[in-house]
Amino acid sequence: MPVRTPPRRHQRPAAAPNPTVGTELELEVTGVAHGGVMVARHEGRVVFVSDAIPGERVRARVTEAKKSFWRADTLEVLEASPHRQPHVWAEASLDRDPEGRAGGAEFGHIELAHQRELKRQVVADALARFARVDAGGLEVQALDGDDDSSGTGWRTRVRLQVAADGTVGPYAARSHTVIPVRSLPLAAEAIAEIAPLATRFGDAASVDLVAPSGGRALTVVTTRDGSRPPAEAITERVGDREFALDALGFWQVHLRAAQTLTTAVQRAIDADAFDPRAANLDLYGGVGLLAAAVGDRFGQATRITSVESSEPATDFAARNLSDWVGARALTARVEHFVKGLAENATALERGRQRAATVVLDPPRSGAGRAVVDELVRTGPAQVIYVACDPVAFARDAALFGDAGYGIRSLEAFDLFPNTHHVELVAHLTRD
Ligand SMILES: C[S@@+](CC[C@H](N)C(=O)[O-])C[C@H]1O[C@@H](n2cnc3c(N)ncnc32)[C@H](O)[C@@H]1O
Repeated sequence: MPVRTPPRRHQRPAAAPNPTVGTELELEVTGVAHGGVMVARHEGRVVFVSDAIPGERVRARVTEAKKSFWRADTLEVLEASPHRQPHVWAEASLDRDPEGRAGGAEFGHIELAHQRELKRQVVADALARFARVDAGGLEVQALDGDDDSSGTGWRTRVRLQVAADGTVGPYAARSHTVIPVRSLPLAAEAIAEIAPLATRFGDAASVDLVAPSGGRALTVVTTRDGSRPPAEAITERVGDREFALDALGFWQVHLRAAQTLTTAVQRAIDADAFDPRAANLDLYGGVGLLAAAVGDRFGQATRITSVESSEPATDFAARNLSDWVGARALTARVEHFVKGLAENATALERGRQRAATVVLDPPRSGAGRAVVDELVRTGPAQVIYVACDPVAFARDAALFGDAGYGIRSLEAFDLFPNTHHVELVAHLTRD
């Protein structure tokens, strides 16, 4: 008797192709959503549309059809927004079929001032929805020197992908198709100069281009088996200060982001609530940029512990913070570091924890409940939260809110022009 092998638990039967995918719709675009897409409705269902602007009527092709929402790509603009502009990157424009549009500049068809207004709406909506906070008066600020209208020439890090035939380029939006391009308009000049856009790379998987402020731009090729040349140390300058780090280690991407965040964090800290002898923390510290911002404002004796999961980054942080007698750098995952921090502290340490200023700069996923719960148990005097994802921030702000910490000030910066990303710096204290 033939025996049918039951499918393994993780093997799902192949889904039948959804007949809705590929259909074309006319859509009225009514709003902006998190993630660089706009909102429309079709027969009551939400459709997330790329390459559109609120107020437009577009013809779009459905690319994904889930029960609760669909996704669609704009093919043609039937009624254009007054805020539409020619795309800053020809290879990402509507002139191309959606599958052939370069990804990474998903707001490039929108005037810069209006991009900032849409980012403001996303932040305000996330804070209202998740944290019941009214951020109506917020403004998304241009960085000093970014007040021209193009929003180009700012990226100091670019990763190009390599296709099977060796050609290089960015991926198309939401896909792993490599799109050959003739230019990289968002890249800093030093990167544009070395970008090997016409080169064919045999065995490579990706090509990283890095333009540090303290030296020449460099290219790092990663092969298909994941190997790359030994990490090269580079130097980044922020004001008079120098930071050493690995060429591919984390660093703020915009030419002037590190300076902007340094001054924003310094401005956000309430000096009256700051105690240099407290158990001050720089969580998700990287190579020590924000610990240095705190030390530069409050002096060399400031006690601050920078916690970071990457060992090479922590080694560099220890070097970069060696001016400050009170600074130390620890390699640890933040969720492990904060676990039991309050419970295991002596009475003296508890006092220092309660007097602490905590700088929190997590990756896009946010800090999350495990970290926030343990942190609020230590009862810090103030938290400076640096966020690169408004929804993750709003969720964490809600957790802080439940523990009695409210947002006292909030600044938003356009650290990523022509993309949907936005950076926030918030000051939270106990009510
Ligand atoms: C947004 S970056 C901020 C770095 C630094 N504050 C700066 O501005 O240069 C986040 C950092 O957190 C680190 N990281 C990610 N997950 C972590 C975790 N669970 N615990 C500790 N560090 C983590 C990353 O390696 C990265 O350096």
